[in-house]
Amino acid sequence: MRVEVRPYRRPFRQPLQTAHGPWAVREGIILRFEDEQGQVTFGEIAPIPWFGTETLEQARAWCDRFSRNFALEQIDDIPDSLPACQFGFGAARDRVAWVSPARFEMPSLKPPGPLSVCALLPTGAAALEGWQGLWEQGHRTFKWKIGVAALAEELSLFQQLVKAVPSELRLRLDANGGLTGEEAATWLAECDRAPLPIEFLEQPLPPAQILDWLPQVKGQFQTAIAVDESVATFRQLQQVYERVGRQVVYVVKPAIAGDSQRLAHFCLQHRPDVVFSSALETPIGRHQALRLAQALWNQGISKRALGFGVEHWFADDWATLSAEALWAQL
Ligand SMILES: O=C(O)CCC(=O)c1ccccc1C(=O)O
Ligand SMILES: [Mg+2]
Repeated sequence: MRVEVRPYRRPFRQPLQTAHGPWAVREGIILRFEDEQGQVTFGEIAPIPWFGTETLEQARAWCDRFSRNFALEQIDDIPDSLPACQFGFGAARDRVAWVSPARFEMPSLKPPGPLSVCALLPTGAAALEGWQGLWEQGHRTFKWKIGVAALAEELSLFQQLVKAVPSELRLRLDANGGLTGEEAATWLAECDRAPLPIEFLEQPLPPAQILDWLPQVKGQFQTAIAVDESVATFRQLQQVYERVGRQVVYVVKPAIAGDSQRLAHFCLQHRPDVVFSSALETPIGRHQALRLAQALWNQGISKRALGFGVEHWFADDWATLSAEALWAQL
């Protein structure tokens, strides 16, 4: 088949503030595959280098090697150091109808409603106003980024937030690895005291520290701990699962987790407690990631809201375009 490659740039309405600093523009690559019968499939490479994936330049260099002619077997040659490329090129395989007993089928997508999608709140004090519109749209699970400002300031905003919102709201806190062990324990105690359920505290410490810290808080708090940056790629997911198993919730971003077939088989075999989440990809990668999440959901894997409530962060409305129309704009 033939593959064509076009880069994209997609600015956020406002930079996303995380413990890694501000993120203003999402950049990635859209792939257009056309097979011998003229069937067209789109794929997306959406790296997040600060999460431990390849850089955009590394992804581009790999795309150049495939030039225009591409065979499905070449997907298996993409190294684990290029997980976003594995996902992007894997799109070509998802559409092709060859039947194999080892193949996990991903049926077409039924778009999830707001009730099963976690909405990403604005960072900082803007969250105090920002939840209402999203609540009115039907969202009930929300994520708020912490570890951005000083601890005392964020704790105070948190107390105002949990007092202001309805008690049926479910809240996730995502520190993006920006806390110390002591700060994380303070947050967990605060979460336990909150008047509404705090679903989990996500990646309180950086990947290099969190596993050694977990035993210190084991059994001490009700609020669950999730790992995200620690399991950005498939190999990390395997290793962390081997070490801590069901002790934590696993945030999995299919767009950067490498080959989707391998990820599906891992989830079916081990049935970890997972949250499928967006890597802030375009609707092309989002569709593929959601298909995987939905197929696994149908197998009884994960009953948690999908971390895909992010489209309102973007300055354009690509969500309403077909893949062809999106491609034509690049
Ligand atoms: O998980 C979600 O609910 C939203 C997605 C999200 O927070 C995110 C999006 C892109 C990069 C990193 C992250 C993160 O979870 O840290
Ligand atoms: Mg996270």
